[in-house]
Amino acid sequence: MGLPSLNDVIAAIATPPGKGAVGIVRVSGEGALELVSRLWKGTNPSQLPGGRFTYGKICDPNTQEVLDEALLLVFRRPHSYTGQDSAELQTHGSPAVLRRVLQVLFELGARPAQPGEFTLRAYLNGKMDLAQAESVLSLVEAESEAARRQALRGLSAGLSQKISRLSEQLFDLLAHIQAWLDYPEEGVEPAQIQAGLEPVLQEINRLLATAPAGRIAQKGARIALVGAPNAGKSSLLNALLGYERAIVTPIPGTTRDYLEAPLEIAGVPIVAVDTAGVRETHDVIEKSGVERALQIAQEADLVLYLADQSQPHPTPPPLPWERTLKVASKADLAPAWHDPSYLRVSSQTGLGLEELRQQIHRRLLGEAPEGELWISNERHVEALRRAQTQLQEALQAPEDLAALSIEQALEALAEILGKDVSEEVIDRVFRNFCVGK
Ligand SMILES: Nc1nc2c(c(=O)[nH]1)N(C=O)[C@@H](CNc1ccc(C(=O)N[C@@H](CCC(=O)O)C(=O)O)cc1)CN2
Ligand SMILES: Nc1nc2c(ncn2[C@@H]2O[C@H](COP(=O)(O)OP(=O)(O)OP(=O)(O)O)[C@@H](O)[C@H]2O)c(=O)[nH]1
Ligand SMILES: [Mg+2]
Repeated sequence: MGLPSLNDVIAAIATPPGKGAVGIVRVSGEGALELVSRLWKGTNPSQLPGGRFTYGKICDPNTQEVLDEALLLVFRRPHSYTGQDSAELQTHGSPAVLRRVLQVLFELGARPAQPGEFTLRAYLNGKMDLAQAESVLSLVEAESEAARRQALRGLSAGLSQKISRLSEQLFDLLAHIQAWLDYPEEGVEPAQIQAGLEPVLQEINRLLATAPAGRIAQKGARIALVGAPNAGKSSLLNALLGYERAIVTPIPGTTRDYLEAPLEIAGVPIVAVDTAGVRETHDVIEKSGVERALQIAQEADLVLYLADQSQPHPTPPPLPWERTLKVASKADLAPAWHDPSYLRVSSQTGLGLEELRQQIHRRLLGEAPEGELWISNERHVEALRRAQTQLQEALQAPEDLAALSIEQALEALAEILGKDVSEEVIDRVFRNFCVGK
């Protein structure tokens, strides 16, 4: 398809569809201010310095009809979001006003902006790199505190700086190896290659290790509640939610199909899934409920395995134990067994619930300190994995091949920042944006 032309004037509504207190129409490109001046009654925007706003009226230049009273924001290149001359018309937030203003801008020669095209221009004009542009998208989509924090870290160029630093280290190393290949008598020792590669590889490994937590911070997590019938799974779901979502009875086998409920733990959006109690059964309905429960556990980010502490310990079902938190339920009753690897919880008294929330949070996001950089974008994970593989190969290879592998690792790192990437990559990134961003 090819990237859209960079210089023509584009326009789009930047505020969400529907009524609002204020609505914004964005315009950007060569001649944007002259174009806007033709529908503006007030201080001529072509004469306004950048970074200013002015109050006036928006008029249809054909009929002189007043469309709205508005504020006009003027940005002059390169001091704008896109790096180009840009303007914002801030109108009353009526869909009728916004549509009409946009239509007049199109009649005056602006063209509709494609999804993400303002941010695409910011990237192409060097206002941000590709990883930052992706963070803009993540930030717009962030619906939880964890997702917002995560996206903002990316926006503030943390990742970009780290990748640039790693690349510089590799470039230095490459220069040494090349010198050694050309003039073996004055070059590096192979041991020095290893010493140069290892810290870079370690840092890449560390970044990749943050990917599961990064993904969860961004997209949230699924937690399955699993255990024998009557273990107290539905009661625990209700206790975590703070309202009676699931049916609870003393009859084993109450929950037959699974049930999902959204909640938030320490800013992370979570879908908790209550499942049918797992036991041997010939009841066809219950049997498929049990199969589903085990399947849901396999697919969950975290499993809570509940065992009733007031009853003899049941035989645990097959579960992904490395992702499972063991919970001894009904801790308010006299215990029939003790096992320190279980967290004691009572849905009835609330005992252990806060500790459970903390452990869930820790298991999902790990112990990574606040402010630490996390990878969450699949494209970044994939590129880092390629760099990791290449550098591991470089560690094993003779010098000339090591140089080749390092070059390929460098290419993978450059892709994260969007240096020398194909239009296809750019297209894939910006396709997910909304119009007006
Ligand atoms: N009304 C409005 N609010 C908004 C945006 C916008 O475009 N319009 N933004 C858009 O997403 C975000 C803010 N991001 C922005 C980033 C850079 C520039 C900008 O004009 N930068 C210039 C000047 C900087 C300065 O004056 O210090 C520059 O980088 O040179 C504007 C907005 C969020 N809020
Ligand atoms: N004393 C006490 N009773 C509990 C507690 N949690 C659950 N119960 C009781 O245990 C019984 C079963 O609770 P449920 O939450 O329905 O158990 P479940 O694991 O969902 O059971 P199924 O849906 O049949 O698999 C009910 O009578 C609850 O009142 C608890 O913390 N303390
Ligand atoms: Mg139940």
